[in-house]
Parts: sequence; structure tokens; C-alpha cells
Amino acid sequence: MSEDMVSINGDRQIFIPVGMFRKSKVAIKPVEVDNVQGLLTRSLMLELKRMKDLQHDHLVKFYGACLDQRRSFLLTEYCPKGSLQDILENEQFQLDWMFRLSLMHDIVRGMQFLHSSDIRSHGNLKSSNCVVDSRFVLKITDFGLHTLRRTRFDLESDGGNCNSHAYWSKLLWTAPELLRVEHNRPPEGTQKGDVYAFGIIVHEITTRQGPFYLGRCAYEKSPQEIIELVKGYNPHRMQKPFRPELEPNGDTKADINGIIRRCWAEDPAERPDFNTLKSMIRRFNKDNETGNIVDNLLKRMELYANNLEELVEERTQDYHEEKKKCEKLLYQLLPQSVAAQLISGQPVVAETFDQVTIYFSDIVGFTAISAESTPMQVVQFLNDLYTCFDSIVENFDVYKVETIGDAYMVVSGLPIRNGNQHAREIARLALALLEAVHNFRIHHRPEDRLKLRIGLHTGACVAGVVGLKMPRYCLFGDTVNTASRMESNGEALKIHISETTKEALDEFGTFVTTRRGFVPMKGKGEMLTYWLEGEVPRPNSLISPSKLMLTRRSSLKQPQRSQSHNLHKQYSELVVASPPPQLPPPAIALPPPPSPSKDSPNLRVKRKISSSSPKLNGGGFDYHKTENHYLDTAAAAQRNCDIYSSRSLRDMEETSDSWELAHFRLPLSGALKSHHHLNNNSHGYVHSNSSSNLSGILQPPPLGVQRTRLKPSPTISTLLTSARSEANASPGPETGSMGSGQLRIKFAEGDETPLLPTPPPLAAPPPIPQMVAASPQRSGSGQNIPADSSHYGFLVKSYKQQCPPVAGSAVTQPLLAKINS
Ligand SMILES: Nc1nc2c(ncn2[C@@H]2O[C@H](COP(=O)(O)OP(=O)(O)OP(=O)(O)O)[C@@H](O)[C@H]2O)c(=O)[nH]1
Ligand SMILES: [Mg+2]
Repeated sequence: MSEDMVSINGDRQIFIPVGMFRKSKVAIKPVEVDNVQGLLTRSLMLELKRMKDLQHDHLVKFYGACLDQRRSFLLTEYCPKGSLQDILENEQFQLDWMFRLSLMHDIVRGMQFLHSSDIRSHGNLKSSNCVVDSRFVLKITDFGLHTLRRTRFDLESDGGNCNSHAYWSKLLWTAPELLRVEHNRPPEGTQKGDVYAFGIIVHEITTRQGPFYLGRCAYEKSPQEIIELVKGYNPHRMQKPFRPELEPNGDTKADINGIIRRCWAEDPAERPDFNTLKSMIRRFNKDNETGNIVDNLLKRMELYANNLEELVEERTQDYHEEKKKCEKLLYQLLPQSVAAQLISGQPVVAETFDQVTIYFSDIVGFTAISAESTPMQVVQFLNDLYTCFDSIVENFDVYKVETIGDAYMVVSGLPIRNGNQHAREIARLALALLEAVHNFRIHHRPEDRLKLRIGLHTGACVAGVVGLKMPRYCLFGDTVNTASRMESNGEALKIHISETTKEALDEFGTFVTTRRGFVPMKGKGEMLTYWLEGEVPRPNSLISPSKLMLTRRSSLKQPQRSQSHNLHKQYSELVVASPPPQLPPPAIALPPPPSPSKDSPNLRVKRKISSSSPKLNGGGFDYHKTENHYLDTAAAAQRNCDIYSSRSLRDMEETSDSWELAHFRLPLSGALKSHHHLNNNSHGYVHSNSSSNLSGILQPPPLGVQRTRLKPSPTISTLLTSARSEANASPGPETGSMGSGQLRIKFAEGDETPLLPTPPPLAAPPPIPQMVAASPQRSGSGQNIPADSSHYGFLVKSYKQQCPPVAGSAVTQPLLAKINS
């Protein structure tokens, strides 16, 4: 025996115990039998045989009874579509009049046969005892065998305990004359009583509002009140018998209402028998009856198929929605690539990643906060904080591994490798989170300031899904431990980074770090560590650090990753090389000043031509494919140089000097040669109509070619004035060798050209202790380029002049203060 769950067209589920009997599925109806031996009389055996012999299309087949002292069952034909009540209650099931009349007709035919059989009457006819088979044929069930069918309610009512709602509900189909029989009401009922019940069922079929619907305006009554009112009818008081509300409208309905009225007449003698009812219903159901049986069946099947199609479509949509929800949930628990592998049934093999950067953070004083807060407050606080963190994390190419209590762990570089970007992504994330922490207020302790301690480390690690139950994507290896140590040995509101992370960050040349020194770490000995102070944007982007972060933060509201990537692309890369030789020797031995060749220290501007350069779009020039362009590489070393960013060139265009720029001839090389908006000339120079198109090295003409002197843009002039005024203070050779003070614009690796005559060496700016300038020529592991290195000073100075200090955020302010000092 099994509990089969049948669902008709939607919400309602019908539970009916089912079992297999002689290869047929049978419905199992439990019955409460106290004394089996006493019950098994000859008359019961005869009744069982009669029941078994009863065969009709509209009567449920009786298979037999299983009578046992402990549990007894009646086995009947199983009708998979449930009862008439279930179908009527299910709004998704559309029932047209043909169908409804056909259902009524099935009841009438079944009851007509039953009344003409030895069973004589039903006694418990109601919509839940009319069941529908797979061909949508209605069959009457639960008739006969009344001695076995005595239920809990019957036993309770015998004992005078009849307060339950279910007990009174069962009587809604019972005729008033039977209701008035207080004791020993015949369980088999009467034939006229069955007709009354049929009247209530037909009313149910027409209204689909449940049994004994009293209309919209009537006060709702409990089944017990209804039964009392039906019973209490007194013909001498000239009142109408209490009956359900009949809906007057509609021709067919009007005729059906006539039938209903006759069926539930107060006087049983006025009620028609099922023979009469059959012919009455047949008149309405002419369409059904006149066609042959196949047509009739086909019509029903068609109707059912239509219902089914809609149902399948709805269910398919539901399924897809649920599937999406599940996948979304899974992608929040595991990385998408790993989840996809698991869904497709592939094993997730643990993988080694050579270079990843791991972020750990912890809330300083969390234990104290927890001790003074209720558990709910702690949960709300952590939820607020990590919801905020999660929304920030979304904007970086990182994977959030987990939160353990107040600890937060993020990694970049896995499961999708991202070259050397991992350190930068994590560093930027750490800066953004620190920024967020400054603005974060603990809901229940608004006065308290949240202190986050962050540690970063870069190295190799292994990642994979461990175990089958509650699978988690875990990271293993010493890198994880070290990252955790970096956090635990850090300080509040600071980002503590390891030497390897610092080296990885130096490759970008935009991160500012300070040396912390050697820190003893548990299990690791002494480790050289640094503080990550912030990120300085490239000067040609002319975006202040705070603005950079603000831009970043504003992008947090639009979590599309592509946008943040585009933001990166907009910055030309500025790489600051080693300090000029004129400066006092740095505290830490640096490599000798490079020769004037391409290895010479220089300020490189790597300009990526981006889609934001509108004019290059024209003429079928596919600049997307030509990111790093050179205008010329063979520039002489002994020339003045200047820095032009795309921004500064645009600035120039807007000035009165724009004509100069428009006529400024550029050496032509690379992809720009194919740009037909530029006029090539024999010297390999082009005239550009718009300065905004210009990207690359601005190179003076070769010897002998008259060069148009550019008036730099205000931005550039500020920069140059500053540089040259300092140069005047400590004059250098006018056309000296390609010294470290020279600036170059570079469009690709190894191709750089000085632009303007070399400015005199710059005066060394005031030293900034331990400030590390990102440099391609790093001074070796653990050695910072001293803060007094001129290139850094120059960068800072240029930056200061280009971007006057702005009111920075809490994170950027100390950084700006350092820069401004
Ligand atoms: N699918 C299916 N459901 C059935 C069948 N017989 C009964 N049911 C469902 O089982 C529910 C309970 O049926 P019963 O145990 O007979 O209870 P009842 O009809 O409300 O009351 P009594 O017949 O008076 O005991 C019905 O409402 C139907 O939804 C059947 O043959 N097939
Ligand atoms: Mg029943």
C-alpha cells in the first residue's frame, strides 16, 4: 500500500491510500470495525457478494474488503482524477455547460442503476462520493456495506458528541426528513433522500461555490446552523424551507434551477425519481446524447486535452522558474564554473593556482561588541555589514569564499585565472571595503566606530570542492594561512600586505605602500610586511584618488562588471621609473641610472585607444584591434619631452591654441597610418583635424623640418612650469643625455620616445619617508624606493598641480595629506 498523491490541475492535492490488487490500482478506504467476528454475519457476506457483482459504468467497482481486528479496509476501483468536489473547487479547471451536464447525467445514470439494484439506495450521496476516472467518466462510490462504514463521526454522534465541523459538514446533503430522525437514522437513507442530495450536488455543479452556497449577500453560516435551519422548517409558519441560493440568470440555468427546486422539495413525494431526472437531464444534454458514444467521448477528451495543454505549459514555466531559482542559489554557494560542473555531473577536481591573492578581514573588538549586545543585534549587525560588503565585492573580479563569524574571506585569481590582475582587484576591493567601513554605522550602537583589520597575501593555493554533502569550494595551502596571519597581525583600519602582494601591486605602479618592517608571525618567523595606503591614479587620467574611489563607489550601484573594466581601460597607464641620478643617493642602494636608451628611467604614458575616442571611429578604422599604437619609435634621445594625455589634448583643443595642435604634425606609424582622416605626408607626419584623435607619442619633426611649437594646455603648462622652475633652480644641461628626469610617452612595451627637449633635472622634492613609488625597476624584494626619489616627487608634484587636493574620503585623506606634504 502506498500513499499516492494525485494532483488535479494545480494547487489541490488529493491523498488517497492506493494499493495494487490483481494488477489493478485500487483505492483503499479504511473503515473502523470494532468486532470483526461479530460483524461477519451471513447477511454481510451476502451483501459483500452483491456489491462485488454490481457492475455499471457509473458505479465504482467494489473489489473486496480486508477485515482485520487491528485495521480494516474496503478496496474499490481507483479513479485517478479525484472527486467531483475536488474538480469543482479547482478554479483552474474550466467546465463548460456540456461538461457539467455530462457530469450530472453520469450521476443520474449511476443512481438510477443503484436504485434499481439490490442496494436500493445510497444514503451518503455527495460530491466527494462522486469520483472521476481517467476517461473523465463520473462514478458513484461509497455506497452499500453500511454496517462496515460506520465512521468515527457515527460513533461519536451515537455517544451524543457531535460538535465537530466535519460531522455537520457531512450532513449538508442529507434530506430534512432524515435530519429530523434524531436517533437510529437509517445509514442506507432513502431513495427520495438521494434525490435531495442530487439536488444539492447539481447546485454545487452550477455555482461551483461548495455545498449549500447561500449567496453573496447572506451571512455566512456554520454547517451546524444550516442543518438546524433546514431541520427547523415549519410549514405552519408560512415560511420557505431553508435552501441554498439559486442564481436566476441564464436560460439553461433557469431550467436547471427548476430541476434543483424539484429535487430538494420539502415534501419527498414532490421529488422526482432518477428515471424522471434522467429524461429531464437528457433534454438539456441533447447534444451529448444524440451524437454517438465515440463523438461524445472524443469531445470530453478534447476538452480535457485542452485543459491538460494549458496545465503542461503552466507547469513547464513553473519548472523553469524553480530551476532558475535553484541555480541562482547554487551560484551563490559555489563559483559558477564549479556549480556548472556539478550540475552536469562531472567531478570537480581540485586545481592548483600558481598566483592568487587572498583577502582576510576581521572586526576588531567584535567579542566586546557581541558581549554587550543581544544575539539578534549581533546577527543584524553582521548581516548589515556583510550585505554591504557583498554588494561591493560584486564589482570586482573576486570570489567571496566565506564569512566565518566576523571574519570575511575573499580571493581573486580563481576559479578563473586572471593573469596578474588578482592583486590589483583584491587591493582595490580592500580599499573600497575600508572606505565603506568608515561610513558604516552599527545600528544599535551608532556612536561606535567599526574597526576592520585587513590582511592580504599573494601566492599559490589549491582549490576544490570537498565532500559530497554540503559541498563547499575550499582553498588550501600556506597562502591561506599566511593571508590569515597578515590579518591577525595587522592593525585596525589598515591594510596589512605581505611582500609578495606588495611586489604584485608594484607591477601596476599605482598603489602606494609603506614599509612596516619585519613582523614576527606565528609559525612563519619574521616576515617583511607593508601597509597598503591607497591608489594614486595615473596623472593623465586627471582623477584624484578620492574621485577615483568615488567613481568606483558610484559604479558599485551598477554592478555590471564590464563597466568597472571599462573604467580601468579609460586610464592610461603611467609607470614611473627609477629616480634621476642628480638626486641624493637613496637610502637603499638602487640600480645605476640607466643609459639614455630605451631602458632609461622615464615616465611612460601608455595610452590605450579606447572606444571613447570618437573621431577614430570613423572611416572604417578598427581601432579596437589596435590598442597600443606608436607614432614613432626612432626619436632622438636629446629632446625635450612633455606629457600629453588624451585628456590634456582635449583640453588644448578647447583653448585658443587649438589651431596649433590642429597643425601639429605627428610622426605616423602603426595603425594610425591607415586612418584616412589623417593626411600623410612625405615626412611621415600627419595633420590631425582633431586633437581628441591624438593618442600616442607626440614627436617633434626630424632635424631640418620646421616644427610648430605647441602651447601646452593649461594643465600641461602648469606641470611644465612647475618642472622647469625647479629645473632653473638647479640647472642642468639643456640638451643633456636622456637622463632620468626625462619624460616619455609610451604606447607599447619597449617603444618610447622623448617629446620635448629634456628639461633640466628636477630639484628633489622634500622626502616622504618610506613612501614607495611603484616602479618597474623595483629595488629588490622588501626594498622600497625611497620617498625622495624624484620620479615619485615629480609624479606627486605633477599630480598636485594637475589635481589640487580635494576633500578626500577618510581613506584618501591621509594619503593626500602625505602627497600634499
Ligand atoms: N483519486 C481518487 N480520490 C478518491 C477516490 N475516492 C476518494 N477519493 C478522495 O478521497 C477523499 C476522501 O474520501 P473518503 O474517505 O471517502 O471521504 P468522504 O468522501 O469525504 O466521506 P465518506 O465517504 O462519507 O467517508 C475524497 O474527497 C476524494 O478526494 C478515488 O477513487 N480516487
Ligand atoms: Mg467517500
